[in-house]
Amino acid sequence: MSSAQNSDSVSHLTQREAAEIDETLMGPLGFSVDQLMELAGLSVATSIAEVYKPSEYDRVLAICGPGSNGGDGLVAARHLYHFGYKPSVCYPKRTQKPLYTGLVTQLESLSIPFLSVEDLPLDFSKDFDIIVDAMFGFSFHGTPRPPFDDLIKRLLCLHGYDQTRQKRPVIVSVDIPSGWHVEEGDIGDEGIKPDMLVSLTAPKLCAKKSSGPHHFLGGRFVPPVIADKYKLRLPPYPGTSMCVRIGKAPNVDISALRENYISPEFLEEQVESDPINQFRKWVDDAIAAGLREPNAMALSTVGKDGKPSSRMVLLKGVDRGGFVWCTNYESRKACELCDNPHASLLFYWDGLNRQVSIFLRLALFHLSTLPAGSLKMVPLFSPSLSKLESYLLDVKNQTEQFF
Ligand SMILES: NC(=O)C1=CN([C@@H]2O[C@H](COP(=O)(O)OP(=O)(O)OC[C@H]3O[C@@H](n4cnc5c(N)ncnc54)[C@H](O)[C@@H]3O)[C@@H](O)[C@H]2O)[C@H](O)CC1
Ligand SMILES: [K+]
Repeated sequence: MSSAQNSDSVSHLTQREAAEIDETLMGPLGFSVDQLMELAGLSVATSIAEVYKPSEYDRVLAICGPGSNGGDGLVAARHLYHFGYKPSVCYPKRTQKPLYTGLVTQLESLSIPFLSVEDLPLDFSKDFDIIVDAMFGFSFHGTPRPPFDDLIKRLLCLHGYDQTRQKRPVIVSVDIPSGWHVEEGDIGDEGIKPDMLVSLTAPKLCAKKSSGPHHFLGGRFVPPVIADKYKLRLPPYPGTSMCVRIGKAPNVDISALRENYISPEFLEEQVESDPINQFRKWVDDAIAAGLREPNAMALSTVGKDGKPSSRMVLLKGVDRGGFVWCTNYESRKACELCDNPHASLLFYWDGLNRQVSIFLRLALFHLSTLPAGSLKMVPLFSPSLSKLESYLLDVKNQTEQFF
């Protein structure tokens, strides 16, 4: 996901403009509310997934209001479920229109729990990792009426945890932080302070006052005719993404970065006796899991000066005789291997929580048996290594002959 321009260079809409754009999209431009809501809710879910991984933040509570903002929350909850989160929904003022009853049925069919306000804990901090605030969007006026006034107060209580440094759920506001004035923002500085704001179509004026670490734009459906009419300056969406970050990503404390690795048990008796077979099995798993470049490996070599260097290369083949990869014979790695045939390979399969490290030495077979530009390396654990030793002869002489 690329970062977009800073929030000052992006257009902000008044309440009236936001409503007008909505009417134009759903009038002369032929969109249906269902369509726009689906795309809006998907944008919210993908923005959340960009920042808060389900491995750490899977317990989601979507608090949904009576209007379309609430509908966006219902759609987002469904997508989050399919992304691997465990959403619950609080939807106290249900709208009896087919679009909304349909969204509720879809969530019920996924066994997503619907919690009444009374069912909800007074303190959200222990039960949830993410609160999706989908109570009010750009049609909000005045001050929140029950039961949303109380729900907003419970969100406000969460800010108290910032002082105590205890973990609290993050708040993700859909389009407008609920309770804020759509244009003036957090009047009196007494409202909720979302950690993430997902603006839809274009940010509303209140977004200028949002100082949370994450601001995303979603609703990738604005046609040029609208963008031109309202002179909208919006960041381009990267690739096929449904969301784009506005402004800079926050500075991250590197020492605090830590994934919780949860993997199935791997017992000694499950390990193949032949390490090459074990390796092949794990490569197959990485391919089956759809990981990007499962054959990518870090190759570390050490030159004449004793200084190590590493780079990523692609494995081109593996068998009992060794590991094959390609190089320009004049490259730094090839020259270093010529001086010192020892090297190590590291495969890291993120997503499977697996890595394999292999120590090898360069073996040169008749190059005609390998594709042009290839080198073959023998793992040091290989039983054939001693036999190969005699075959390798003086590696240095050979390499000089071939490079
Ligand atoms: N084109 C787009 O950008 C799209 C945006 N979407 C989302 O739709 C909302 C706007 O939806 P709308 O139905 O017009 O209004 P709200 O959801 O903001 O809420 C209206 C709802 O709330 C009640 N209400 C208003 N003020 C109060 C109050 N003080 N206390 C209690 N209740 C209040 C009012 O009676 C209504 O029932 C936009 O922000 C986006 O999130 C679409 O999903 C896609 C297209
Ligand atoms: K909201």
